[in-house]
Amino acid sequence: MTKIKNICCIGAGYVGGPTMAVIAQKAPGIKVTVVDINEKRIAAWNDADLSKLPVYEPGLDAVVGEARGRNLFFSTQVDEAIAEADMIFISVNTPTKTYGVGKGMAADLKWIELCARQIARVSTNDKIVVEKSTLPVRTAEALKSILENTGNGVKFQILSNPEFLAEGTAVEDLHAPDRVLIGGDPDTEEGKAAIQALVDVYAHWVPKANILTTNVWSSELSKLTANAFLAQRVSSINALSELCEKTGADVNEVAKAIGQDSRIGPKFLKASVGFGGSCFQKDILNLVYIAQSFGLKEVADYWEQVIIMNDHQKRRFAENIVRTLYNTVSGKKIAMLGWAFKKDTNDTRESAAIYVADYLLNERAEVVIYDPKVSEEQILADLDYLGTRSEEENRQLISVVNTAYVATEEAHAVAIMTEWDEFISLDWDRIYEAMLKPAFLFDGRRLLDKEQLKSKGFEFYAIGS
Ligand SMILES: NC(=O)c1ccc[n+]([C@@H]2O[C@H](COP(=O)([O-])OP(=O)(O)OC[C@H]3O[C@@H](n4cnc5c(N)ncnc54)[C@H](O)[C@@H]3O)[C@@H](O)[C@H]2O)c1
Ligand SMILES: O=c1ccn([C@@H]2O[C@H](COP(=O)(O)OP(=O)(O)O[C@H]3O[C@H](CO)[C@@H](O)[C@H](O)[C@H]3O)[C@@H](O)[C@H]2O)c(=O)[nH]1
Repeated sequence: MTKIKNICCIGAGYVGGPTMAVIAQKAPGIKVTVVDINEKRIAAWNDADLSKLPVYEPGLDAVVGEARGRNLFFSTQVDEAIAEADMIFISVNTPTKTYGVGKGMAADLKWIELCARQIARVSTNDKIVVEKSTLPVRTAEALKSILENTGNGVKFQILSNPEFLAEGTAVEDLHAPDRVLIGGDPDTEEGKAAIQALVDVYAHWVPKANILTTNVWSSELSKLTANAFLAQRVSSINALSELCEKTGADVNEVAKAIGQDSRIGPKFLKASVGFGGSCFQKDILNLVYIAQSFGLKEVADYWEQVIIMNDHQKRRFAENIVRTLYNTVSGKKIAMLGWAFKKDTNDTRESAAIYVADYLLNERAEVVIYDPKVSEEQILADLDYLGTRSEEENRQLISVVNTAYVATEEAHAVAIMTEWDEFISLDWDRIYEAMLKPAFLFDGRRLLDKEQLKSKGFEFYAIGS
């Protein structure tokens, strides 16, 4: 029986940090060390001021506060932590490739391979290696090959344990997961023991019935499939939102009506300006790429449509702003409320706001942005990353401010990009008074009450109504 005493997690990002903090909190007998090559990030995880953690998630400060220094450690000493551990989680980034074969579609496994080589080089006793990152199906095979061919006779067991937490509710999701999925090799004694060792870690707080074990390939593919299904629901309701706008139907009413069918269910039917986040697009493109590489054209085309629809949704929201503002936004001040890809996170990866802002900037709008958790530095980095215009131009054309009231002052239009709760309780009369007239308001999140806002005088547009 393998009893885990020492865990190392490579990658202290949005997944590695919160997941390991919760394992440490719930299993005080296990020493958990989270390592990263990014010194700034590790310093922030170690900051005495818990409001400065590098990942903003409701409740995370309390979890870190409880376990850090007791059995939870953040460090840049990667080799040492690997050498000490009996179980190593790999939780590094696996973004879409930006070069070479599979560019724009396949997952870039460069960082995963580097981890495998480092584990092989450093290890002197047998270890269980856990894939926590989201990976293409059959990656465990490549990991095994690297570990077994470059190591020094040490035995490795490889498990797949994809993470299903959603940002903004990470702590809640980790405390009470719908399921924990563990893929391993059930055909050998060592394989079975490794699976059991990881089951035992989660069993500290997750009911046994919620811990599923499968073979490695099913586990790897289930992660991509779950994200594809979730994103497909958003694209499906977004597709219908456009039809609602043409026909007088209301997408919220349609969503409610279909969601009460227990076979469909009510969740993930909220029409929006388009899904964002670091996962949906990347994982579906990866699924499309894998299907293509097996020659499954119809399967690939089917899933690609989810992305095509999402791009369309972001673009048509931006086009509608320009069209409504008399076909020109040149020199007009547009206030964007929200930049994060959803509420309760400071993560902006693939946020719809980035693409809408870029479109408006191409039309020479003067864009003013306010988000309660995203810094100016991050917003500028997101726009610079697109490479549409020079860094200097981005700095000339946008400004980032500290309140929604400053953002909307003398604006021609306001666009709600993220569903932050605080936007609901803003003094919309005050905002109306301070805006240029007609005061246009574009609700990309169905956050505000249409009749109320119209009665205040706004020219109000909301997705899907
Ligand atoms: N963000 C989410 O909500 C989420 C949820 C489920 C799964 N995932 C998956 O989890 C993985 C990690 O995602 P993330 O959002 O935490 O990424 P992230 O970019 O926030 O964090 C990854 C970290 O790994 C570090 N790293 C990379 N190579 C390293 C190396 N060789 N040694 C040490 N550190 C290294 C990076 O410096 C970075 O801090 C991805 O595969 C992602 O698809 C993400
Ligand atoms: O009805 C909905 C639900 C979501 N969204 C948008 O979809 C995106 C993704 O939202 P969500 O799935 O809640 O957040 P993520 O943190 O991206 O989580 C997804 O991606 C993670 C990374 O793989 C998985 O672990 C999670 O299970 C999966 O939900 C966001 O822009 C949301 O605003 C909608 O527009 N309408």
